[in-house]
Amino acid sequence: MCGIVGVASANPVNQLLYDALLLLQHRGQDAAGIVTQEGRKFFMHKARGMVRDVFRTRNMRALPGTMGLGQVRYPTAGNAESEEEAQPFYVNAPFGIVMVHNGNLTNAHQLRRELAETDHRHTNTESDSEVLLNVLAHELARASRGEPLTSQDVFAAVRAVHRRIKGSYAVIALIAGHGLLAFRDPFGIRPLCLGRGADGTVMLASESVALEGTLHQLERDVAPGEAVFVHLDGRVEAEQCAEASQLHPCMFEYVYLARPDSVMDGISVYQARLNMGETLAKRVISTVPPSEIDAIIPVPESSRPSAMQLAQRLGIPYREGFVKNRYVGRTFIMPGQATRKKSVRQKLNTIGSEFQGRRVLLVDDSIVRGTTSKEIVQMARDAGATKVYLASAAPPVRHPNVYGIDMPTRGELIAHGRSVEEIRQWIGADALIYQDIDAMKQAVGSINPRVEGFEASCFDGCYITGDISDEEVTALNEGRNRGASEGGDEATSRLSLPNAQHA
Ligand SMILES: O=P(O)(O)OC[C@H]1O[C@H](OP(=O)(O)OP(=O)(O)O)[C@H](O)[C@@H]1O
Ligand SMILES: NC(=O)CC[C@H](N)C(=O)O
Ligand SMILES: [Mg+2]
Repeated sequence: MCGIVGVASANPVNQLLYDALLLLQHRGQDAAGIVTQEGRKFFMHKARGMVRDVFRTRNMRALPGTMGLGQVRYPTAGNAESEEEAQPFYVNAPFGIVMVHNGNLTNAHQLRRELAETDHRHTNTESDSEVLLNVLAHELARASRGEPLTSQDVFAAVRAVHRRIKGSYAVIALIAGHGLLAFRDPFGIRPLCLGRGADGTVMLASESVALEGTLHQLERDVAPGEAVFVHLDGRVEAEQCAEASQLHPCMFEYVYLARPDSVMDGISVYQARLNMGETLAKRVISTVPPSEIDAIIPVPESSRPSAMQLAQRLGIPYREGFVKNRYVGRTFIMPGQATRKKSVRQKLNTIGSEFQGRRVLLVDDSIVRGTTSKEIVQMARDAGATKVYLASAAPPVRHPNVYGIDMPTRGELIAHGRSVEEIRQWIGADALIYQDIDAMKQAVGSINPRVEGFEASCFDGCYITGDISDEEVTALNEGRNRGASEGGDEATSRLSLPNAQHA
């Protein structure tokens, strides 16, 4: 995931873009960037780091104009440490285009070859987003055939892009002197919504919280496969550009990625998490008698709604036992296992009195690499808990995610190739309870029956855009590993897992 935003307004947009990116910061902490357009000229500032660190007053002053876009990056392709791969990306022909992307292309390797050999376009980074921009640029040039660009040309280009690229993508692009383009992949895997401000400003963003928090009204989600084009005068045109489309949003957005105050594809993230707590309660009852649990303690931050609902359902006190240092970011989206591991201790500290002599059920939203779980179970024991049970509001994460969430290799996943009992032993809990996959889909899907299904491949191994072979997963990771300077400690941490069956 990454967070993306685009705005078309009658007023300057630099501060608005900055504010929206701050509201999307939880979606990407590695790099941030903004481009604005004044006349036909683009102004760009991007760098590695969090929004507050990347943009100083002088950078903000250098972003004039009434249209623009921005991104916060959480790298899932290419090189996490490359400043060049921070977004937006720019190409000068045709017209001049800048683009931001949330998602991951699964055929970026093949496209990179096609771009070089057939389209004669050069890409200079390992980023799949740069590939996507060049495909879009090539198709825009083809659709406009050297004539003035019309919105029909833009939609024709998006249709061609849909035919060529595979994977997940929510995209916002500025075409110099023409307007703002946004489109979403034919399965709607990554989120994108549209809204308006009282002054007529049109805003597109990954999550509704970016709209609400900047006083814009959410109008609707961009449909899977749909393209939206905002002209320079603010007129909005939209067209379905995919040959076939179905709404299958990413389940992990509801589990962890999105903010609970966002509504995505008609599903309140908060309600989704409450519902997951409700169904998790049934699983807990069948494993540990509620009479043997003294307190239910969430693992801050994302698990709180599920833990609260679970506690209410079981009639067990909900207590806060871990305090989160709010100045440490989200650990799951940090690159590098050593950083993540160190950050869990820095981030969470126990309130001793909540554990002393108690049998506690810790609740997390998900267990991915197991970094958090192993640490917090030990911390609960160190604080005096007599029994430490652990429940996950999501099912075991057993398969790599290839759609923009950093769970790239099977070997990194604590649940891959292990039974629940083996995972329990590794984590060191007295009992381990996981959500059931079908129950979770039902619990979240029931909030909006128009959602046709979920992209839940990390749980069920079904890849909605077509099967992904092990070779493809390896190819997807190639560029990343080359760039990751922390690859060494990733490897060490994987080797230290007991009985890991590397696929
Ligand atoms: O099994 P792991 O590999 O440790 O990953 C799972 C953990 O990571 C996330 O927390 P994170 O600290 O990123 O963010 P949060 O504060 O939103 O919960 C998630 O909520 C789990 O706690
Ligand atoms: N998480 C994302 O959406 C990442 C976008 C893109 N694949 C990148 O790595 O920059
Ligand atoms: Mg967490």
